[in-house]
Order: sequence, then C-alpha cells, then structure tokens
Amino acid sequence: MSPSSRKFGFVVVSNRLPVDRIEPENGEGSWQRSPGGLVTAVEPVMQANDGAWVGWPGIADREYDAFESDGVHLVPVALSEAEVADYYEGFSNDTLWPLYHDVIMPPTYHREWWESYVRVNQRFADAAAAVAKKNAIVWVHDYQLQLVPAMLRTKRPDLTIGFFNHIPFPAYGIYSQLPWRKQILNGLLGADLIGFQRGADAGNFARAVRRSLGYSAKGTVVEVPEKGPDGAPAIRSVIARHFPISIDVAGYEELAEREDVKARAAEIRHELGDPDVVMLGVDRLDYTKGIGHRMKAFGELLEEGRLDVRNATLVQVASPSRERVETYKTLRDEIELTVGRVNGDFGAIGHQAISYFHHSYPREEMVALFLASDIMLVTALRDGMNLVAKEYVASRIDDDGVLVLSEFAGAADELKSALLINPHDIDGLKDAIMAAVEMPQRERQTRMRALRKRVREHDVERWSASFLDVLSGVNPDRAPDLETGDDDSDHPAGEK
Ligand SMILES: O=P(O)(O)OC[C@H]1O[C@H](O[C@H]2O[C@H](CO)[C@@H](O)[C@H](O)[C@H]2O)[C@H](O)[C@@H](O)[C@@H]1O
Ligand SMILES: O=c1ccn([C@@H]2O[C@H](COP(=O)(O)OP(=O)(O)O)[C@@H](O)[C@H]2O)c(=O)[nH]1
Repeated sequence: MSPSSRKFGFVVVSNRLPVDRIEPENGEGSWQRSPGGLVTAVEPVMQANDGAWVGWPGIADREYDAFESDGVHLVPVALSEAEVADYYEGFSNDTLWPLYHDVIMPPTYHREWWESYVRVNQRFADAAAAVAKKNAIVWVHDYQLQLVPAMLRTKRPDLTIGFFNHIPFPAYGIYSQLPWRKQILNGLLGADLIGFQRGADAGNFARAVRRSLGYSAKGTVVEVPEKGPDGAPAIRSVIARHFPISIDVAGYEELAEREDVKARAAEIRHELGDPDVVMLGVDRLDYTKGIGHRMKAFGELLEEGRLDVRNATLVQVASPSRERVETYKTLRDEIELTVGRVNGDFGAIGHQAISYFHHSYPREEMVALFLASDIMLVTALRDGMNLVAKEYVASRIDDDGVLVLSEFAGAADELKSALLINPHDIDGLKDAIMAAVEMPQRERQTRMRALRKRVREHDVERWSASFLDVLSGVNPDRAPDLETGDDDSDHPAGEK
C-alpha cells in the first residue's frame, strides 16, 4: 500500500510538522527540525503512539507525498505563498498571536486573512479526515487550527476529536475584540475535549462561550445545543479544562549525564572567560518573551555597579522566528540595538556583557548551555507554558542553578520554587537577579530539588496520557484502534 493511502487510529494535526523543508537556492533540499515548543512536546507522544501527523512542511508552494521520519508517518499539507502570508503570518501570527497574548502588540484585523484562515483550516480538516480510520482519535493543536474541530465533526461524525491550545486564552474583554469571535468558539466546540495550559485559560474560554454564544458552561463542561439524530433538539457536552504541557524529562537527564555534554558545558564557561556568574536566556525572538526587559535589568545592574562585567555575563540565544512579520522585524532591530548599547557601554576587553546568538541550536548544545549557566532568566510577558524553564530544571541533575521565572508564563503555576517575578517591574526583576546571584548553595539546592521533583512527576508522557485518557473516555462505545492499520472501511458522512 502506498504511504498516502494508509489510515490510522490516531491522528495529530498541527500547523507545523516536526520537520521543515529547507530548499537552498544553490544546493540540495533537506529536512530540518522545526522551531518551537509544540514540536518538542508532541514529538515524543507520536513516537510512543503509532499514528499519523498532519501538518505544513514550513515551505510555500511545494507538494510532498506522505513519508516516514523517525518512526512517525508525516502527512504534509501544502500552502501557497499567499496562504503563508495571509493564514500563517497574517491571521495566525499578526491577529491571533498578539490578541491571545494580551495585546502586548496591537493585533491587525483583515477580512482577507480570515478568509484564508477558513480555507486553510478546511484543507487541514480534509487531510486529517482522509487518513483517519473509522472511529479514530484525532488530536488537533493550537490557535492556527481552531476551526478544524467543527469542520472535522461535520465531515466525520464518527471521530473522537481533541483540541489543545498551546498559547494563553485571553480574558473576554480582550477576546471580544475579535470580529470572528463566535466562529472561532464554534470551531473549537466541534471538539469533544478542549485542553488549555492553565486553569485561568480554561476559565477565560468558558466565560467567552457564555458571553458570546450564551451556552451553559459550568465547571469543566460546556453544553452545546444541537440537533439529535431524529432532528429533535439535543445537548452535546464538551469538556474544557487545563492540562499543563511538559517535556521528555528522562531525555534531558540522559543528555545532562553525557560526558561530552558536560565537557561542552565546561568549554562554554571557559570561552566566556570563566566568569563567576553566567546568566542565560533562550527564546524564539518573540515580543512575548520579554527579552528586552531582561536586558534592561541586566544593563542597569551593570550601570549601578551591582554587577561587574568582569565576573557576570549574560548569554542570550534568540532563535529566528516569523521573520517576515513586521513586528518581529522591528523587535529584532530593537534587541540588537540594545545588545550593541549594553556591550558598548559596559563591555571590557575579553569581557562581553551580553553574548547574543541569532541561531537555533540542537538539543545537546541547549543542555550544555543549561549546565554552563548559574541563572536561567525566563522573563516572558505572556507565554502559554515556556518549556525552556522546564528543560533547564530537568537538565540540572546536579541540583544547582537558579530559575528566575515570570509569573506570566504558564510554567509559573507549577514551578513555584523558582524566583517568581513580574517582568514589567524592572526593579523587582533586578532584585530577583541579585537574589539569584547571592543565593547560598543550600537554598539553590533545596529549590532546585523541589523544581526537579515537580517536573519529573509531571513529564510529557503524563501530559499526553492524561489528555488522551479523558479524550478516549468521552466516547467509550467507539473503542478506536490506536494501532496503525490499513482499514479502508467506509466512513460516514460521505467520506471515501
Ligand atoms: O511555528 P512557529 O510559528 O515557528 O512558532 C513556534 C511555536 O510557538 C508556539 O509555542 C507554544 O507552545 C509551547 C508548547 O506548548 C509553549 O510552551 C509555548 O508557551 C507556546 O508559545 C506556538 O504555540 C506553536 O504553535 C508554534 O509552533
Ligand atoms: O536554539 C534553540 C532554541 C529553542 N529550542 C527549543 O525550542 C523550544 C521552545 O519552546 P518554549 O515552550 O519555551 O517556547 P515557544 O518557542 O514554543 O514559544 C524548547 O524546546 C527549546 O529547547 C531549541 O531547540 N533550540
């Protein structure tokens, strides 16, 4: 059977596949790991469950057949150049992204972007429906695909549909700005189960459903009025609750134990001039991450002489992201100007204040950086979860290192032994950085042990198992087959 005609009992749908197609002008094309935490978290779930992953291969105007990668069956969905501009860069990342992150930047509303979003969501729904076996479980991910659950339900009422929102869901006062607020809520309510990162996100969603659609939403259950099979009015229950995402903790621990990774960590410190204090920031270059706030705090500490550039340094990895979106271009200019200013004002020969890298690094190098750093700075202004915070903790098998963590990152709900900060309060952030610098070893150890315990007990396997347990429990009569299969049996609602 050709890979494209196989059908699966478990299907994941996300905007991105775990690999991006890279086509250099002069050279051979290749597949490269995609950026971001969604892929980091969903990849181990797919490797543990035999299924298909439907997503965009990260390049415009190219059609690829389904293929296997690292034991996962990938089903590429093609997007045209115009769709990348309107659906991905436009509606997803210049309308929904700023809106859902509490309008840190003003969202842009364009009707053509919305129309493209609807068309592309339908394409993803069709692709998922085509690879799903009868009664399959389909798990849709993130804000780019909020209409897919209802589209799938219309096409394939046999499916059990889950949706997980990786970014925050805003308060109704903000959400209600969205001209298409009802359509999005109705799209999501096509799912049987809707997962969020934080309890507050699930609460905001329930309020939006009550205020915008007038449906009952009590506790974790939304009651959606529908027509029953006989045409009579009926109620369909949708569960909406939080399932905080996590990481492959054992994988990070294994890397942290490796001699070559430890040696690389020592080498990094040495190359930085063996300072007393190494601070680290690792983020996609995104305005939600508060990179400028952390640089401002660090710069002021140097200016005030509370830190000395000869023994304290900041390493900032800012991996490229959404580079054609105007707000991201402006952000890059601002951050690089700040780096230049801080280094110009406070650097000394052989002692750079900020080492800035606009690259993406493989996981081994990330763990070496984590081990090389005394203080991890996560200063997001808003963040669904922030997996980097959890990766730092998981990697510190030596029970050392201090995590400074924004209370506006989802991770703050769980990582309560971190030094929690409000990144808008620059003085408070500076005090927290100094508290981290001066923290006695015993306290560092106590805090890191508590953090590691939490992350170890709540790893990505537990996240996916708890979501999928609830999801498979909603239609117990359907008993989906999670094994890969070649079942071409007829589907309801006219599916081939
Ligand atoms: O696909 P991109 O546009 O390049 O962006 C990368 C991903 O960024 C976002 O990640 C989120 O998911 C993480 C895991 O749940 C979470 O820790 C983080 O707080 C979120 O920002 C986005 O949600 C993904 O869809 C993107 O693929
Ligand atoms: O150079 C880099 C920078 C980041 N990451 C990974 O990208 C993910 C970022 O996820 P997070 O939830 O922190 O934020 P997002 O980028 O998804 O908003 C984490 O797994 C990082 O380890 C990486 O592998 N290399």
